[in-house]
Amino acid sequence: MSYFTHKDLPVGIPKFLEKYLPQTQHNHDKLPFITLTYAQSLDSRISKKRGLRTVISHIETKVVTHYIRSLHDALLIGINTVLADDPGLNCRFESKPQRIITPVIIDPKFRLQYVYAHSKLEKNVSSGSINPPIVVVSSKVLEMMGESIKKLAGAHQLRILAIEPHTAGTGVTIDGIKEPVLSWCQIFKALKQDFHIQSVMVEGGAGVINSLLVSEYNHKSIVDSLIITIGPVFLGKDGVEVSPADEVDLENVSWWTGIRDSIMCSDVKKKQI
Ligand SMILES: NC(=O)C1=CN([C@@H]2O[C@H](COP(=O)(O)OP(=O)(O)OC[C@H]3O[C@@H](n4cnc5c(N)ncnc54)[C@H](O)[C@@H]3O)[C@@H](O)[C@H]2O)C=CC1
Ligand SMILES: Nc1nc(O)c(N)c(N[C@@H]2O[C@H](COP(=O)(O)O)[C@@H](O)[C@H]2O)n1
Repeated sequence: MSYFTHKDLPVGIPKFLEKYLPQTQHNHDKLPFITLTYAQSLDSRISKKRGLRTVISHIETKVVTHYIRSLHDALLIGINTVLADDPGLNCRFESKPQRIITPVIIDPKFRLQYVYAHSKLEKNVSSGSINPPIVVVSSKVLEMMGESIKKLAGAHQLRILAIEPHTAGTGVTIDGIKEPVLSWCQIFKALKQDFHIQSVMVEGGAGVINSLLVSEYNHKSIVDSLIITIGPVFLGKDGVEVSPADEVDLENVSWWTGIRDSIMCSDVKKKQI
């Protein structure tokens, strides 16, 4: 595998990103530092169609994404992103020592079991370029599957984090589909306490981004910093849209513009009541 290096980074990017990255001040002691970062179109789409992997970032900003990965312990995505993109989730930016990322997959119904054996994730765990993923499932699924989930997880080196769902696991809707909804605070607390993860880079997809943007912990946004790459393209009405349920105000906003894309960094302001 070839790695990006500092020579590939646009000049000034480390300085520009510095105050939005984990080594600086931190909102919450009991949670890891949480960076929410993704690439979107001008019409706030992150892919052309549900289930379709779509390149938005220019190579110049893709390098920046891998640089940001190199500064985090874990990379978190929703299960639909695994099913749509078959992502590798490794860090392809050279660092010393080389960053080996822990993928975290939010997967209340453990759908990963149907695709994992043939996935890039599995390949990357086998080659040692990522740590075995942590799969966040509903505790109801764990109860229902009994020993079989432990066997499956053991056979594939998956680590299972079971979280008690809201409303006894029924009736809550994500993107029109009824699924158990898991508390972000519980997920992040467990990642820090049980897995010693100090920083999490959240990449998406829209289900994850939309709910995190409006989530709070101790009366502050749960998101420590927001880094959005904006590509000069419209992806159209069938695209997967980022648009949280409520208004979200940003502060400490900075912009960078490169060959083609722009990057916006900010903090997420606490909701005004
Ligand atoms: N341009 C970019 O930077 C990125 C684009 N994408 C794109 O996004 C699309 C996928 O987005 P979505 O369909 O919105 O799916 P998603 O990846 O956000 O996954 C949604 C699923 O995750 C689980 N989930 C998320 N939050 C949960 C919670 N709090 N409690 C319980 N379960 C939860 C549920 O199973 C839910 O159905 C793909 O097409 C992918 O290509 C994904 C990541 C980044
Ligand atoms: N930064 C960025 N730009 C884009 O244009 C994208 N489509 C994404 N997608 C995210 O990156 C993941 C792919 O990771 P690998 O390169 O396979 O490691 C994908 O799953 C999305 O989370 N990101």
